[in-house]
Amino acid sequence: MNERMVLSGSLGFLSLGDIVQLLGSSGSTGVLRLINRYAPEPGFIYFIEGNPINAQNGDLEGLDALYSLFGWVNGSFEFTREAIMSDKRITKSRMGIILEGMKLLDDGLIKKIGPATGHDSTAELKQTLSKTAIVKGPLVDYMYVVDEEDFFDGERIVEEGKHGSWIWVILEGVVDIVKEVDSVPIPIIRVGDGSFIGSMASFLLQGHIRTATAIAVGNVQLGVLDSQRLAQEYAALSLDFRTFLTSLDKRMKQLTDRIVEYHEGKIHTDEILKDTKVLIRQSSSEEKQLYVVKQGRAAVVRETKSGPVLLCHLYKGDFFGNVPFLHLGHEPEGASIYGSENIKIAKIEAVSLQKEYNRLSTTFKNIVDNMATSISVTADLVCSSVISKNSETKVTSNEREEKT
Ligand SMILES: Nc1ncnc2c1ncn2[C@@H]1O[C@@H]2COP(=O)(O)O[C@H]2[C@H]1O
Repeated sequence: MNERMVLSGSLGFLSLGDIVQLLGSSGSTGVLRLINRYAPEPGFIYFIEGNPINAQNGDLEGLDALYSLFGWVNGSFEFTREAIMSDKRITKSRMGIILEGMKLLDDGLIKKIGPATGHDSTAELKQTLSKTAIVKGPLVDYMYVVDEEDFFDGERIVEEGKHGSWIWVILEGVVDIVKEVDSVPIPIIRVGDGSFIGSMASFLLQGHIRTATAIAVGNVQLGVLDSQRLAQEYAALSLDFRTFLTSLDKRMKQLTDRIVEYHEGKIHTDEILKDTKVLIRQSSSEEKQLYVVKQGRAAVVRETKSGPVLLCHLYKGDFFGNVPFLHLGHEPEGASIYGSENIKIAKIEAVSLQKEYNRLSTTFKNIVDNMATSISVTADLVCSSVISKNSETKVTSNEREEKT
């Protein structure tokens, strides 16, 4: 890390007004650099003893440049302590600048820099994702890293709907995973060091289609994994273990889709549960068995204070039950299983799966563990988005009642 850099972060978290105030109260001298993926160049503000003395944004200089930077409501910032040689072009007081900048922004007199959709969805996205925890993976095992690639803030690493067979591990940095509906990004999850970009299907299927878009947040360094070696390791596994991994991968894909479907109000869990029977009841600690669906279908459902929330559908070949070597946060502790009336299931030996899991290479095991963590976190995100949507609906209907 740059030793002179004393403050850095996200503009979605600290606004420019907050940062100027902070640097003012600490009497700092140095350069504030702002980075926004929708601006071709960074913006700069020069401070002497806590007071902005000059700024630069493209062709703009001085106070005009500084005010224009209030429109950068997303992106990142870095402050480095250093001697300032710039001319003093700004004489207005610090507080005066903050108040005026915020007023101009509120009055719509400063252009907000973001995506060209009118609706500032990326700012919302960044704000939403910056509130969620970053899912990190285990320590990186370099044995399978064959190359390194750098991505810069806002660059797309993979794009939803496009073909791709690479899988990467994040060596350093943060990546947002988003789904795009009518060009509007729906935030899914934010992942960091040790997490993988590219699902297992990337190195297993010819012509795998990316399930989401991955966007670099700030500078990101990725390690390209040896897909061929991973595919060979997979091919040497037993059919049961391969089927188990494929089913795990399907759970993750479905959960990601579920966030979008709930967002669009497309899912009605009650209807899905009609004519089904409970096979595993949530929180049943005595359930220790692992099963496979042989016929019919089942649903993984979390019982929440807002009612049942559908997490995944299960079909022939999918597993359910207690997985002793992975924490998925689903059944039996974190979800129930409902089966269709015609369902047929069989028991699977979790012990033999566990033995195979223990023999996996470190990288392969890390991929599986990371997938389990993503499944667990995404399920929580699905439920919290349903709960907050339901409470919003309640507030609106209460407001309506109060008005009538
Ligand atoms: N719910 C999720 N949690 C973590 N990563 C995800 C999630 N959904 C999609 N991704 C990642 O985004 C990637 C998009 O391309 P892939 O489908 O190859 O692989 C996907 C995963 O690596």
